[in-house]
Amino acid sequence: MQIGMVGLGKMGGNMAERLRRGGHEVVGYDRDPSISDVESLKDLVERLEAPRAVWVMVPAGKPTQSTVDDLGELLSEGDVVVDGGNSHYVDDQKHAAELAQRGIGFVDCGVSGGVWGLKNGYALMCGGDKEHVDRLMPIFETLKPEGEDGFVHAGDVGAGHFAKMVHNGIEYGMMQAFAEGWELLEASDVVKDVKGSFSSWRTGTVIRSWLLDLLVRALDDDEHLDQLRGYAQDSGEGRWTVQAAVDHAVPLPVITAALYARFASRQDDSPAMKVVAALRNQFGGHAITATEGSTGKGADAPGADVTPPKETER
Ligand SMILES: O=C(O)[C@H](O)[C@@H](O)[C@H](O)[C@H](O)COP(=O)(O)O
Repeated sequence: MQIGMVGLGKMGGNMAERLRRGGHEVVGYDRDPSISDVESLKDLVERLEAPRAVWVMVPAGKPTQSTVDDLGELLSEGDVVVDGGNSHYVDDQKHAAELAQRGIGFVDCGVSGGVWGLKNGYALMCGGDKEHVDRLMPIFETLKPEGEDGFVHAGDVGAGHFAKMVHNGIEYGMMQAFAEGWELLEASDVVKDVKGSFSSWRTGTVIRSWLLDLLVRALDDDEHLDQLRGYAQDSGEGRWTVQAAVDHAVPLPVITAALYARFASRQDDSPAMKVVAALRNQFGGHAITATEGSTGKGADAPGADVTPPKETER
């Protein structure tokens, strides 16, 4: 079928390519003229036959909002917009209501698979009216991985991105668990072949998974991850998962800790631990480490090593 794709970056560009390989006609628009098929969003809409389908694959937040606003002006009754970015589900409900006033349909679609999706297919989580989702099924069929799984019509508008949000919360927790296990193995002297251990776990174990495969791939390139800084950004979905958990009074200790670990990774020094150090010093006279000349090790811990202080030293 024919579809417009707005945003031809790492995700949108590869998705357009997978759709073309699957026999669909894709008209792509990107702000970068060197990769765009048309000069403007208006041109894209004019190139499509009604009833049109336009897939938006731009960053969540303002870029998605302004694209949906512009499409609202350009499209007509009976057309449908898909937001395939990592939008907050609350925004979906707003976008759907705005477009519905003009008779334009809206489907939110969480997309997982990253840069591997072109080859392996993209897992898709959709929200919206059955009528709109059914119309887009040929597109979803081509984008999704082969086999029975990899697609869900999760519910009404917002359900797709809600499902993707929770998927990403789980992703945070799983990544953090692998990270902590790796750090402990590296820090101890007991296991001599850390990379080999991770690699061996890929077969037969309870924790075999694609994330484990990817970690082994990263360790193959850089066994002790010396080339990387321990610094991790977050795009929003982990935060939204934790916020939704608070709204529903659902305890999410693992996912929350994984999110907070990313925040901590961005601090060169910890203001909170300065307070802890200051208070230990105030009530117990425990040594503190000055900013200048800091070794980064606990100055009053015995030998500044990694063992906890003995009872008598507390
Ligand atoms: O399923 C996926 O393909 C991923 O979850 C992907 O959608 C994710 O958004 C980014 O990889 C970064 O997310 P963070 O910046 O939040 O780690």
